Amino acid sequence: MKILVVDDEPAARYAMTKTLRAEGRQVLEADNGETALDLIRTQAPDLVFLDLNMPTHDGMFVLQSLQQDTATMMPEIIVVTANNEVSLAVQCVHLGATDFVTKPYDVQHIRSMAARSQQRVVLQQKVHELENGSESVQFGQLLGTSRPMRTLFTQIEKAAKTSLPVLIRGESGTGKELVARELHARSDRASKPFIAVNTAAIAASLAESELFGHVKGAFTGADHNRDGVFRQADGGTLFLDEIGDMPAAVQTRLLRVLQEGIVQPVGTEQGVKVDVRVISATHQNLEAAIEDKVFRQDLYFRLKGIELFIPPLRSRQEDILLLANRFLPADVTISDEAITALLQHVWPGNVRELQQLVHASAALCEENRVTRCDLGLSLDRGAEDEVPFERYLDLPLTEARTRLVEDFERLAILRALDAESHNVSAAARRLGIHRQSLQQKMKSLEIQ
Ligand SMILES: Nc1ncnc2c1ncn2[C@@H]1O[C@H](COP(=O)(O)OP(=O)(O)OP(=O)(O)O)[C@@H](O)[C@H]1O
Repeated sequence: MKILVVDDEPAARYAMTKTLRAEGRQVLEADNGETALDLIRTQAPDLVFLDLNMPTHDGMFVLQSLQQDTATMMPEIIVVTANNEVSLAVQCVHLGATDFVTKPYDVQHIRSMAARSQQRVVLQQKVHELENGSESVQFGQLLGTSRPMRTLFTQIEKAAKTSLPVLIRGESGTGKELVARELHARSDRASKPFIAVNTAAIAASLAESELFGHVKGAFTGADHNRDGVFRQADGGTLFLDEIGDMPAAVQTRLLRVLQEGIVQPVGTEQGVKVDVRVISATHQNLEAAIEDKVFRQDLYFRLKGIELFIPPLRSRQEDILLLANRFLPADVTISDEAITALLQHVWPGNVRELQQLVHASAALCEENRVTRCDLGLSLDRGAEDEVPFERYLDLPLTEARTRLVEDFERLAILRALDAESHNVSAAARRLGIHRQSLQQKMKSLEIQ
């Protein structure tokens, strides 16, 4: 990774350079804005620490020149500024700077900023190599390069060769239906039908008919024979989606056919043998649903022959970039700041949310370039910080600090709870604190 340090004061440059070189990175130096621009154009550094206050050609000049220069790729720029110039730094963020840091800075903070930037650069390079190289990131319709997705691809390959039922688990939008289709496509049933059913949407009163079909005249309105999903899928695969939300009456009827392998259409005594491989999926915690007696344990055991888990998108950073790259139309680019925002977002709606957001922002962006504003995602630190900081500036310092920390903790806790579907233990693990401490904090911060 290449970093450029821009500062007119030799001592400040030396201190910053030393901090960054200790991590084994290549560091270039410039003592004015003109030289900095030259080095950005010729050396293409990945990250720039840019002092705002320089006697000739200051940091603002560099940012404005880069904004106008469409031929030069904007690197990540972290603006270094005096403590009393925060509002100026916020202006720089509007001009394309990624972040800012105030002097005197904390060495550890600078190192972690560089480390985060390095992580992004490495991820981008990796995605680029994978997209252009021989290493496969595509498994049928599924894209993925993270370790858990590669493991999942191997599991799908193996599971497809068996006729065992498969239960796919994962949050909403993680690609459960795609996995089910891939299992079918790679099985020896591939030439036979794949029928997908949303079991949560089956009305209890129509369950028998939906699942097993009916004969003409079986009930009022049955004016022709109907196959039902089991017979439609005969010889192939039946995908039962949202099984955690299946009405109890439907569960009972489903269990019977899974046990017997025979369906009985409504209105006839005659059973029909069916050969169906069942794949089911849920985003629900089925074990808890069984304990709460809303899901039948015997049905659960029937359905979970092989269990496959799809990890949430937030835990696979390489996939965020890979998928975003793939969803972006070929003639549209994306800014570094937008990439940072994509990596920081927790993606409660997983791949579906990413796909929709990238499609929508690519359609609405200007000059075929998606920026953070187009995405509508905020950075942990960014333009929005201007407002929260303003809130504390007129308070006595001690009180301001307490309020700032409280507000930050509230935000971090809400975000963790959100990411973990309001499971307090999981949120505590995510935050790296004990469950009891989290509960105490939630109480004192009045988080419900
Ligand atoms: N790994 C992936 N590669 C490419 N596209 C994906 C991937 N995962 C999900 N998608 C896309 O994201 C969207 C949601 O996927 P899918 O419907 O399979 O999710 P799901 O887990 O079944 O969601 P739900 O639980 O809400 O039914 C689809 O458009 C799908 O094509």
